Amino acid sequence: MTAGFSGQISDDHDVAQAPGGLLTEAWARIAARMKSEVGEVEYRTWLQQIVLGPVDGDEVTLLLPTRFLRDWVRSQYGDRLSTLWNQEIPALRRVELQVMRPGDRPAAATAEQAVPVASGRRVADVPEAPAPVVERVQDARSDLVAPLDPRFTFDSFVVGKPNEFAYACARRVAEKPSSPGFNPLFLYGGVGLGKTHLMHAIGSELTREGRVSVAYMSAEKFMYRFIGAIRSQSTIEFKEQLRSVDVLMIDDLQFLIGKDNTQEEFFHTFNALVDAGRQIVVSADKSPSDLSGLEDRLRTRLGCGMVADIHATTFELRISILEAKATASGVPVPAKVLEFLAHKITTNVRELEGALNRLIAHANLFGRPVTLEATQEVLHDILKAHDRRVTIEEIQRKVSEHWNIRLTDMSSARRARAVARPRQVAMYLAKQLTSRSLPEIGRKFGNRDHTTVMHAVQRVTELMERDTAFAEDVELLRRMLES
Ligand SMILES: Nc1ncnc2c1ncn2[C@@H]1O[C@H](COP(=O)(O)OP(=O)(O)OP(=O)(O)O)[C@@H](O)[C@H]1O
Repeated sequence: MTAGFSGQISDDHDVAQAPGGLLTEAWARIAARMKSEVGEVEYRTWLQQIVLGPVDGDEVTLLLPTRFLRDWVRSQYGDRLSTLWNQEIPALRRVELQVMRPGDRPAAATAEQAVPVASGRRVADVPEAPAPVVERVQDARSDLVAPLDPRFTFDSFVVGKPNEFAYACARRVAEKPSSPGFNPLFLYGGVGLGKTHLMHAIGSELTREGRVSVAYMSAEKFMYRFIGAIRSQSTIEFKEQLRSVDVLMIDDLQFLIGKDNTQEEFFHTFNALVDAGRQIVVSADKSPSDLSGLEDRLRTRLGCGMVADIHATTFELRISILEAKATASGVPVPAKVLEFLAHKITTNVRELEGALNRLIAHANLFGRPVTLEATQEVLHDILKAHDRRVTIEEIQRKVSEHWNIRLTDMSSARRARAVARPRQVAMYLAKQLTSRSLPEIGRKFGNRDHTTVMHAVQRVTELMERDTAFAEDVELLRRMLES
């Protein structure tokens, strides 16, 4: 155990007097210790969602989002958590586990977010939104029970151009499961763009009245369940359980690539359910046709219903999401901070949310307002990792290669569309991926005026919203340049 508080808090001190930062650090160490003891997967499933709550006298409170989780953590990890807290703060008499209520103000956010900024964490460690705990069937007939994340509802999902189609499809399935043309519903898109959120929203909506049984699980869990059933010679029960549900939702299906036996089992379950008029919802990082490595017959069946893509976020959507989350937190966050974040963190909503959560936790802990300066300080590690070092020359080169035009045409006066459109894309990417101003970008493109660059950015944004293939091209280029 690390030195913790020794020398700073003695037995006869009130724990509540401990400076907030020290408590947070103690919590970060305890969480890190738990992670190393139970392993990454178990930690993410059960412990990552714990939030450090208020400290009162000699009692510290840990908050959990659901009763189920609270009970589970209490029964499985309660003693260990108490011991670790006690090692950190000997004055502590009690560790209380409570269900978070709306309006609960955490003393810090999750342990991940409590880690001091100076610890040099990189973007991969940016606090994620709590990993949704897998599986649930709201039905006594089955024991595939686990909670859906109560925060992932349709109401808390912010809709914008990139996700409106997927959102509409999800709503439709939640209203009328097994409608022709919507079975299966296949949701796909990049990391952290809201696929799991939408699946949980469907599940919560359907189970609200308690009439429909919904089983939700990650593909990974599906595989482990299946292997477990084989080992314990209970595959028949496993199959029966799965086939008794009204709606089966499998998240992150790409996990089944290369797992032939599990794929086969899933294929049969899939057929049995669809043939019986039950609804299937699947998510993956790619469209069915691009999931090479899945059996052809499975890919074909997956593509038979409704396939809905969640596109990369736009600046506007990122702003709306940040606004919604900041409002829900009750901490005032100035518009310019939200804009700054939306400009800087463009990859996925989970990272964006993690950054905002850290800011909010910081503001709550130290009672200081959120300002642009504080943001740069608190998030310096995240922002550094997102600092793009792409040059305009690189962008021009990649874009010219992609559309097979001459590099010199990036600066030439030629206005033929075959040349002008790639040039506009390059200007758009220069605006998105570098910190150059519009006039600076204009200068690099044959001394064009800044209004030309502005027009190019608008035009490309509009085209991306209208033309999926074009949007994918631009996204691909962006990813290539960022990697
Ligand atoms: N449109 C949105 N509105 C509100 N929150 C969102 C939105 N999109 C994503 N989020 C939030 O971002 C986080 C990541 O989303 P989610 O877990 O659903 O992503 P995912 O697409 O399933 O990612 P992965 O590929 O890692 O499975 C969640 O906390 C989710 O609530």
